[in-house]
Amino acid sequence: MGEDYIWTYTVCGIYQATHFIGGGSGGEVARAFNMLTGDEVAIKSELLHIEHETNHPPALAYEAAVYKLLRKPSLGFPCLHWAGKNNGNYVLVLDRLGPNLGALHKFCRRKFSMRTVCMLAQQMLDRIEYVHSRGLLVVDVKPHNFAIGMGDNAHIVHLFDFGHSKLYLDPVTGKHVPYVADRSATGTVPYASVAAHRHYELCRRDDIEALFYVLLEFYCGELPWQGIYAPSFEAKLERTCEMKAGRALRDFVATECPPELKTYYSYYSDLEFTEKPDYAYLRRLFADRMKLEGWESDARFDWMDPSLLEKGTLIPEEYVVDSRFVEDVGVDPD
Ligand SMILES: Nc1ncnc2c1ncn2[C@@H]1O[C@H](COP(=O)(O)OP(=O)(O)OP(=O)(O)O)[C@@H](O)[C@H]1O
Repeated sequence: MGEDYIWTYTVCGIYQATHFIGGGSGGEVARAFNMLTGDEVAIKSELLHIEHETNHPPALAYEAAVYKLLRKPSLGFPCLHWAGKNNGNYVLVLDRLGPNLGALHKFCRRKFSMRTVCMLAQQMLDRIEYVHSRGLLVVDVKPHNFAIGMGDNAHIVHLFDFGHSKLYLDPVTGKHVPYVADRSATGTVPYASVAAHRHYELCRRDDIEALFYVLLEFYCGELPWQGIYAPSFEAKLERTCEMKAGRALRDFVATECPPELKTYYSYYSDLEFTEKPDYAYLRRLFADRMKLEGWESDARFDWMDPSLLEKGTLIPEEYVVDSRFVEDVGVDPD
């Protein structure tokens, strides 16, 4: 469904929803603004009748608790303005973000340049490191859960959607959760770690592994297990897990990947269950490549300048203005 679908309602008499943005398993998201300040926000809402039918607390109340735990006062995470019940829905009011990286990747014909991959990887690692520093795992690391900011923040990659996040440190003892082998499956199939496929307890390594699949997709356009045939969904899951854990991925990395992704791959493969990843080391891989190539870290991503892309973007041709035909009409200051 497009963004122009009009959807109006108010929250707390302050936030006015105007358009439907999108929806997933966690709720529906609307574009909105604060009627007192004019600030743009997004409203994520979940119908509460589900709560009464199943006796589960609303999933968005859990996500609100995660946002509070993140307590992020600075860049890279949307600020939670309000959370609570409103007209039969549980509602989160968040900073409004721009397009997500899944949409931007598609917009760039499903291939980012290595320069864009390097810039994104450093920011994405930074966000994941922050979540881990709060004792939490992201769990659902995927392109659609990272979005650029609006306006002046268009160069900042934000991490959002913490509906699947979970604690890996015991809040009382501060100890790492123990290894357990029969957890329910979590994450989004193409990016889920091998441990998530096998229903093992997750750890920081699994977020780092999921980010590797995201970067691989950004660079290569498609993951080796996307589009494979299997007679059933279960068989496809099984085959995907086998490919990630075995030779299929190893060979793919060896033949298709730049050295930075090769090193990233061998690094996370050796991480232990309770080991803290060396985020700075991983960021340095991409920063060093940029330095080597003489690429400036100016946050000019592929989607901002189609000329940086071999095949251009998917912007319809009628919107692309050829500068030769633009007259300098001059603007009268009066
Ligand atoms: N703060 C925001 N500002 C702008 N767009 C947003 C915001 N939060 C979510 N969206 C958009 O709304 C859609 C659904 O968001 P979100 O991923 O939070 O929902 P979900 O139900 O948890 O999804 P999923 O099933 O993928 O977990 C996505 O397209 C996302 O880009």
